[in-house]
Amino acid sequence: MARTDTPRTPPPPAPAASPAVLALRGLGRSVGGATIVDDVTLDVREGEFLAVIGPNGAGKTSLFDLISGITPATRGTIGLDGHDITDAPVHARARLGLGRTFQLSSLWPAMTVADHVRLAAQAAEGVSYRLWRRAPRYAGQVAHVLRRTGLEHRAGTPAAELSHGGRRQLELAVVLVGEPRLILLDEPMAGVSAEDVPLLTALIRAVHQEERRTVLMVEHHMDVLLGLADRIAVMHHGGLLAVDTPAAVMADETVQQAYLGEEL
Ligand SMILES: Nc1ncnc2c1ncn2[C@@H]1O[C@H](COP(=O)(O)OP(=O)(O)OP(=O)(O)O)[C@@H](O)[C@H]1O
Repeated sequence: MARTDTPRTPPPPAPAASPAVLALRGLGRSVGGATIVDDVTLDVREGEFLAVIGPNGAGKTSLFDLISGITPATRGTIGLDGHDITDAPVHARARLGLGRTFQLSSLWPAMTVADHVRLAAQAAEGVSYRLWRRAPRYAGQVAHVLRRTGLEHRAGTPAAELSHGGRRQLELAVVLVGEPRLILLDEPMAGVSAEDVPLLTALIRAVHQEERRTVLMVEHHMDVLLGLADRIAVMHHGGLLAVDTPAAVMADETVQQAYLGEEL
């Protein structure tokens, strides 16, 4: 017989939105008297593709430097997957799943494509760069990443002989070998020829949609971003001017004024 005094079971909670992988709270950096990043508060959700745009000097790369630990914050906090990483060194952030590419190429010209990826695989395991291991144990991992990034036919090519697009593919391969959950891409299309842009865009889309990684990307090519981004964050004078869907950002008059005639 059913008990009448049993307390009613509360209804299940509404499904929560995906948790924030990255949580920035009042994040800032001042150098001398200048504020380079100003009071940035932002949540990036699991699986989200967030583009970061803004006029030259708006603070986009400086924000990436703070998130990846290249430079220290002077205010605020950074949370990664629930961990406070505000004061964590670069390698600790990488171990927690954060990977980053740079605006300027960070490759060794004479080193082959495969050796770049092998060295990155070794570094991702915490083995020093100085203990260069040609161990076959990385071969499968390297081949897999080269296949994913369309570089399998360039394994023996020195980085200097790659096109700009090929170098960007390699930079992505170097980051992906560490299997990061959150990837920061700083202007991946910079210097890339128009014919290489679609391939690189497709690669970044696959990293986000097929591999289900969370992506933050600084990029000036709006046409590229419009096909990739779930939301766009607009920076201006170090702060966040707007964070919204691509359509809403494009229609925002404050954003258009911030560009002062520059093409958005
Ligand atoms: N170490 C530093 N000392 C002083 N000023 C700096 C330092 N690093 C960056 N800045 C300044 O901070 C501002 C933001 O620079 P940042 O490179 O982050 O901008 P950005 O939005 O990435 O620009 P761009 O689109 O041109 O790459 C610029 O005015 C820059 O000169």
